[in-house]
Amino acid sequence: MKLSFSLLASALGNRPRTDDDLNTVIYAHSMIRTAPLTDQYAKSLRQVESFSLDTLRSLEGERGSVSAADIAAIAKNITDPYSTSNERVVCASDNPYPDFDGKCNHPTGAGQPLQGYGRLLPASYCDASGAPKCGTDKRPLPNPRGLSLYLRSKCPQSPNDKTTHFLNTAGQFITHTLLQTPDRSKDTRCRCTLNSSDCLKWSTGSDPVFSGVSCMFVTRSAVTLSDQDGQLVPEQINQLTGTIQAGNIYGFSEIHARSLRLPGSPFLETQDHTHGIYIPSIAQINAKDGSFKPITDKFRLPSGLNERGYDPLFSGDNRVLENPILGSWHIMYHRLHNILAQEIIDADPSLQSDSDFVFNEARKFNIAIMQKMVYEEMVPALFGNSLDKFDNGSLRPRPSDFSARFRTLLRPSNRPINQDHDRTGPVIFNEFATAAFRYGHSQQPETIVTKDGQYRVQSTDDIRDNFFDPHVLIQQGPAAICRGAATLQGLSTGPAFGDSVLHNLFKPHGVDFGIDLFAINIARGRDHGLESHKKYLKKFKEDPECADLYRGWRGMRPEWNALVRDQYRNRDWEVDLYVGILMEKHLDGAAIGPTGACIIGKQFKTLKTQDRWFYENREFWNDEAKFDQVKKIDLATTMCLTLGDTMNRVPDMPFIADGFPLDGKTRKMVNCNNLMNRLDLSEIYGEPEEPTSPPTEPPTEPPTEPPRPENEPICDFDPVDRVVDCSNRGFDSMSLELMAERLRRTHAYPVDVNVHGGKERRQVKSDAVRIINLSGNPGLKSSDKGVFFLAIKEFNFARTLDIRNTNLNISKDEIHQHLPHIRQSFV
Ligand code: HEM
Repeated sequence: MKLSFSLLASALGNRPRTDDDLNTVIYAHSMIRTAPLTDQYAKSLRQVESFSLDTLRSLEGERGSVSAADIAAIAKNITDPYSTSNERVVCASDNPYPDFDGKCNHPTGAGQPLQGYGRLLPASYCDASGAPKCGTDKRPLPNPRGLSLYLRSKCPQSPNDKTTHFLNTAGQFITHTLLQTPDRSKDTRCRCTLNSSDCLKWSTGSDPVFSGVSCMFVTRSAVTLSDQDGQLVPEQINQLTGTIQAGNIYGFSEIHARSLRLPGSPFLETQDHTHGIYIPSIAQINAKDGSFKPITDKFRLPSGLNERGYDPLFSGDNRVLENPILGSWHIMYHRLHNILAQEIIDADPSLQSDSDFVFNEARKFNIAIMQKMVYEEMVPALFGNSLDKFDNGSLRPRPSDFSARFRTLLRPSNRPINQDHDRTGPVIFNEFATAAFRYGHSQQPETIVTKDGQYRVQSTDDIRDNFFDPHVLIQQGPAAICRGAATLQGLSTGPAFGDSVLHNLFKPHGVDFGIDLFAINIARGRDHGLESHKKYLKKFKEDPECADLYRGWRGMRPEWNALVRDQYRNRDWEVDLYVGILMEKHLDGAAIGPTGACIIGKQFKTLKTQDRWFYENREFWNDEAKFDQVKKIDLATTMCLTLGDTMNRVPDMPFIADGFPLDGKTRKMVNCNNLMNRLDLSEIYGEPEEPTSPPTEPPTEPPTEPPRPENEPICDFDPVDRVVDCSNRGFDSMSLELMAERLRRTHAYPVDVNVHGGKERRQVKSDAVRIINLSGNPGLKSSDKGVFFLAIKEFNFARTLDIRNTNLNISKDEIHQHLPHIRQSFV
């Protein structure tokens, strides 16, 4: 078999793998794991790593004699470079902009680089010093490569019929603003002949593809220490902020952001390239200031992958060129920054002199637009029609069943919300980083297809030849790449990976194989001591946020029993979390099964509720006009705004496969002309217009209302005042009455219509329909319970209803019982 592969390889002109090729693969893998940290953070990382490993070693046999909490606190202190530097950190509560490195997100340091990951279940290493997970009888778990080949041979691949490849790559793009786990010390260079506790290797001796290669390995992840119920355990570390602050565009430190910014200007550096404005090259940044070199060095591409020798491109995250679609996402949001900055200046040219203000405002808009894409398009597309099954639909961006019936009448949750003041700060769960969100690896297709402005296929290239290679991005351009990704579907999530990542990850040019990403993911889960799939399944079935995901679920794939028998010695309690997640049948309409969905749901809920800089928080803007502006920009609009002249039409739901119904809606093509005017900052930053004197003659025609932009909802809902406001939207009193009547009849809850303008302080606008708690009493009464519940459910305002100052007669316990998820709101 091996012979025939090498014969085939030489027939194709390929050559056997050499040491240089191995170095290419190792270099590419280490790029993925090495963030461009500042000196300070890099030093803290190395310090905490040696402190943690030394401590674990020196505590052998002495466990229990030290306070795990105290030692974990020391480790935490080391990971905060500000704790040891002379730099005094001042965190103004009214600071209008997030820090690049996330400092001041939370007093505990949450949201800053080098935080340890959180866990949904305690770590389960093979021994107390953190050896990779093994079987409960201490025997090794199945060979990772053996598992990946077995699953590929037993499980049929199926095409993804629900979502496009664009959704998949959005997941990767967002991963790269959230997290990057570092390898252990640079001093150890793992190889097949080395036995080191810093390396995790597995045999590929008789592998049908990896001819002449005896093993595969990963360098183990760096760790800090955490206190796990009084036990000191290793915990992996995030080099990024663990928040969606567009760090992948601006970098995760002041100096990185400075390197990307055009000096003295609100704009980001760019270069004119083959298809318009691109992100800058590292040569360009180095020429500007040599002190940026330590950062740009982390973007150098391995010549065995970038065989044509293109100048590497530069951005906020050094994985930017891992594949050409990812690079296109970077270009989109990079360009968007400059478009936003230009809009602000156009609105008020005098702002040109305040470049910091314009830069910061544009960045903040960009962050908000990226977050909106995640919560209103990416998460809903991933969960499909099962979104309501997670935590009572708390991640749903619009009212659930109510929306389906009244989508045309009521606007979704689009008023700012009040964040809990007792939040504990953002955290990334290890299970999310190391298992659930790697679901995307299993969806990789074999090719990158680009399309021209008419959506005709323009080019097709193998993914295997384009890892860390800018070629397709430069030849075809980001617009054609995005059009291709948004209209093509890859594989459905599952245990049978495509060849592009199963055998050919980081395949050097001219060689016939690379490495196996599935095997790496399995090994990584063990390196991080993730508990088994079965333990999570059991826990989540009882979890209030996730139990619903398992109701009516169709169970594991048909190959499950054979897998457990053939690979895990009939011990289903030992199946790796990642393997188990991929073996679950998908939830209805979703791209994953319940265990993956539970972890992903918990992660995005945590990011939403715990990040100081979540864009829907009232304090994010303290300005509803800006909030409203963000709410108008969806991904289709971002594509139209950023992808240049050839972008005339876009799918209105770029993540949803053609013909697949999401919440009863299927995608259609829309004209960019109808979307681009959704971005209008002239009123927000411009001078208010002088009132014009009334015309001398009355106009002959009554002024017609400008057409409402597509999908613009008709009414606003104010969660604090509990008022639905349809004023100034062309409603007359009769239609308001009719709408109220429909609400009364279909939902049987009290609806009060005040079409003449109320005297009440809360009722600020005339022509408002108040639908909740209407008897003139702003407090909730016991009899209002049903109403209140309905409102929460339908408007999904669980976290925003401010009922602290009301005459609440319902006992708190009663409310907790019904709404455990709003417990935090009661102070
Ligand atoms: C061509 C596409 C992709 C390639 C080649 C790729 C490659 C990789 C590699 C090599 C790693 C490091 C593995 C390790 O050593 O543990 C990784 C990590 C990861 N990938 Fe991907 N990936 C791709 C797409 C995606 C997508 C689409 C998603 C999500 C939807 C994703 C999510 C992740 C996550 C969450 C991690 C963990 C990051 C960390 O802990 O640092 N990746 N990927």
